[in-house]
Amino acid sequence: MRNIMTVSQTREADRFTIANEPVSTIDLMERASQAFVQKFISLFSDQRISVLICCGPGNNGGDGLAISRLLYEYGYSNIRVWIADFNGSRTDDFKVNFQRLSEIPIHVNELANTDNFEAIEAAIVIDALLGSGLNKPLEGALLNLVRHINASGKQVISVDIPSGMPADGNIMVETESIFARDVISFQRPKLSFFFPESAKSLRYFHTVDIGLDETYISALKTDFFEITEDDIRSALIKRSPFNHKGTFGHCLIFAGNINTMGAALLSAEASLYTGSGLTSLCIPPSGLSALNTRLPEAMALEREQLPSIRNLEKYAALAVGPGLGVGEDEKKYLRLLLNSKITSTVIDADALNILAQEGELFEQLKPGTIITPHMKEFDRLFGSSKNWWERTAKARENAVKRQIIIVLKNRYTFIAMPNGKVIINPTGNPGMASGGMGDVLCGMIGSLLAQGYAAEEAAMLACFLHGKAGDLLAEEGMAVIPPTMLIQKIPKVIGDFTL
Ligand SMILES: NC(=O)C1=CN([C@@H]2O[C@H](COP(=O)(O)OP(=O)(O)OC[C@H]3O[C@@H](n4cnc5c(N)ncnc54)[C@H](O)[C@@H]3O)[C@@H](O)[C@H]2O)[C@@H](O)CC1
Ligand SMILES: Nc1ncnc2c1ncn2[C@@H]1O[C@H](COP(=O)(O)OP(=O)(O)O)[C@@H](O)[C@H]1O
Ligand SMILES: [K+]
Repeated sequence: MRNIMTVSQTREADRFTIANEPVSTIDLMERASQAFVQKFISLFSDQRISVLICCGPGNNGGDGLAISRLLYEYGYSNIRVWIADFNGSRTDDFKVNFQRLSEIPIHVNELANTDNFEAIEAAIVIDALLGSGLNKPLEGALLNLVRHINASGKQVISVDIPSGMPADGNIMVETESIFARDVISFQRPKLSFFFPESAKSLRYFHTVDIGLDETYISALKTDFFEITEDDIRSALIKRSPFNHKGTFGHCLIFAGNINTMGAALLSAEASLYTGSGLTSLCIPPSGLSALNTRLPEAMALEREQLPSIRNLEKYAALAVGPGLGVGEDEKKYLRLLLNSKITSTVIDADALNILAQEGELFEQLKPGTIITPHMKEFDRLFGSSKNWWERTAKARENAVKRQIIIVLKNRYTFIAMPNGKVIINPTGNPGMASGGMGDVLCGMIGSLLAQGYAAEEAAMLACFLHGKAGDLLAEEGMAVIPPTMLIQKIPKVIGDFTL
């Protein structure tokens, strides 16, 4: 896991590195600027491109000045610098870099505190106005300059963070900032990049290593972690020669209704392709011929038979909800299943909507149960929130209080764990925004639970592999990814991490 630092933890890591490496602050700024420039060159290799670098008075602006000099040294000669210092408080390292820049022939314009900025001619703007030192919303001339840059329609590349954007996740709807196509961020992504409200501030982010002390950083106590490929490689268990279908568990899926049988089939197919030894699908009788035609590997269990089954615990895991409906029969059977001896459960879609209506059933969830709401389902369960920061706080609070795992789905899915940590899944892409994708995830989680993975691991693995399968298809040129196609990719993704 890669822990995500807050701004104050980043400052601690800076201080620790400066004192213990040791390295001077000006040399650290040079290193950060070098790392930025290397990434910039990989994005824009044509040295004839015109670049305007906008620098504030703090260390973010100091980076901007160093970047201007370094780009010039790398052969980018069409460079102009604007300095937006509207209150006169320049940091020491800014001043050193200002002096260094004066020794090379780059046009520097110190902007007046005005509303009338000249038109931006350059093709690219590097935004080094404000970084993680932001301590209040933008206002006055600086806000006007940010609006002027945004209105120019030029490609903006931000240094560390888009100027005006808060770093630690609590982004209000009304917050104004630079809109950057790319952000090149130092050492770690900012927590805010994972929150949906960041979409108005940036499109892509890249993280560059500036040599802060990693041993120190990884020991910092943080609330948010990002899943890495190494986590997946070490968590996934390789198959052994004498394994048999019994090794990989039996997953029972309770899903589907007359008009939503497809959801049940998608979950069952995802369970099969994720590797459960056996998959049974409990659907209404009208779905049986579809199941037998589409998925010969799966077994059917008729709804009406449920109450007569004595040994439900033969199912190693239960996945409930996709396309289920919220009628009285569904409620009755859901109650029966959640009160059964099956201990590993994932609850999705309509089963969550039933829980939102049946408070006492929700209160009784067994510890270790996984719920997988998207935003609307989450708000039905826990009430509306004014932004994603508040929603995430509720997810953490409830995961701890109820000792359950809450998979709050989005571009970056947040997995709130019973220990209060939030695990962020980085994989996935907009091609996956199509109906049925969540049904696939639910089937994958059920399958991994059936195979014996602990609930925390099953949630983490399923989210990562689900998104990764989508990413492989996107790399193959698929702009739109139908869920059935994603399912076909799951065995290959598992193979990539285990074979
Ligand atoms: N050792 C370090 O701390 C390093 C810092 N680096 C850079 O330094 C940046 C942080 O620098 P600073 O802490 O100097 O802060 P910034 O450069 O982000 O901001 C400068 C100053 O602007 C003022 N300010 C905050 N919000 C404002 C607003 N809305 N309107 C007007 N003024 C406002 C603050 O007083 C702040 O100190 C990072 O984002 C990164 O780019 C890098 O050079 C790497 C090393
Ligand atoms: N833009 C996106 N980027 C990454 N993942 C996405 C995106 N859109 C959707 N997904 C993923 O697809 C799934 C959609 O789930 P959900 O909304 O429950 O779908 P459905 O109800 O149609 O099955 C989630 O796992 C989500 O993370
Ligand atoms: K910036």
